[in-house]
Amino acid sequence: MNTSFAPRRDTTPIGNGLDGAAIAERMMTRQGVQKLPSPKLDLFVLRGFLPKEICDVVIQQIDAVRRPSTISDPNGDAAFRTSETGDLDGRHPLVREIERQFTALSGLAPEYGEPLQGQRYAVGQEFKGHTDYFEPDGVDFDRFCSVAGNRTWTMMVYLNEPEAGGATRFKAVDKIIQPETGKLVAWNNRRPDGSLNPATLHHGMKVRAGTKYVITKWYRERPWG
Ligand SMILES: O=C(O)CCC(=O)C(=O)O
Ligand SMILES: [Fe+2]
Repeated sequence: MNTSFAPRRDTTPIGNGLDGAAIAERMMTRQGVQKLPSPKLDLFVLRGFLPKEICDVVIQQIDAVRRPSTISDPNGDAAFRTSETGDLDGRHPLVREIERQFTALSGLAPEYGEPLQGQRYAVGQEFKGHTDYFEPDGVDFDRFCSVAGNRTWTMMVYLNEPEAGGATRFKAVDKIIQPETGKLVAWNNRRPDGSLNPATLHHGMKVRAGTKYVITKWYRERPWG
């Protein structure tokens, strides 16, 4: 007799993610979610979050609109983020479905989410070590955070597998995550007390062969737009 089954799941939204424990608890009710065993950082991985057919369509959508990626608080290193970015159309049914899936998984309420973004890395391109939250003393803080506040959680999905390179490295917790089609990585940019967590520092490492595509969705303290 097969006695394994997915726990009964509540998929109603919880909120903006500042109650990180509630989001983490919700995520752990989904079968297959793995939590990084670290007291420094709440990070979760779910393989097969998106089917390949959906990933392929999103890749086409990114390719249709991609432009050079930008950074906030430029640090003088022109090679800091060399990828391309594609803003996805939030009215497209597929994009809406992916956003619903993020909420169903995590409880992160859609109104706190930034528009879904795609990133494309060609050979040699990378996004060097950074945190996804904005530095409160950075020159760009007000420009990016005056309305919706700073970021809370990050949800990222690999849409394909480059032939070599392109892993995401979380140096502070000594974790390297390999791109895999449809694999989701989610993390809380805050500590349990809500303060910004520098242990979320991560590096989208150079692609060595092939091309890498990801989508990212960031959630904020206050509703977005
Ligand atoms: O591409 C990656 O592996 C990381 C992307 C990332 O960190 C970002 O877009 O903020
Ligand atoms: Fe990032």
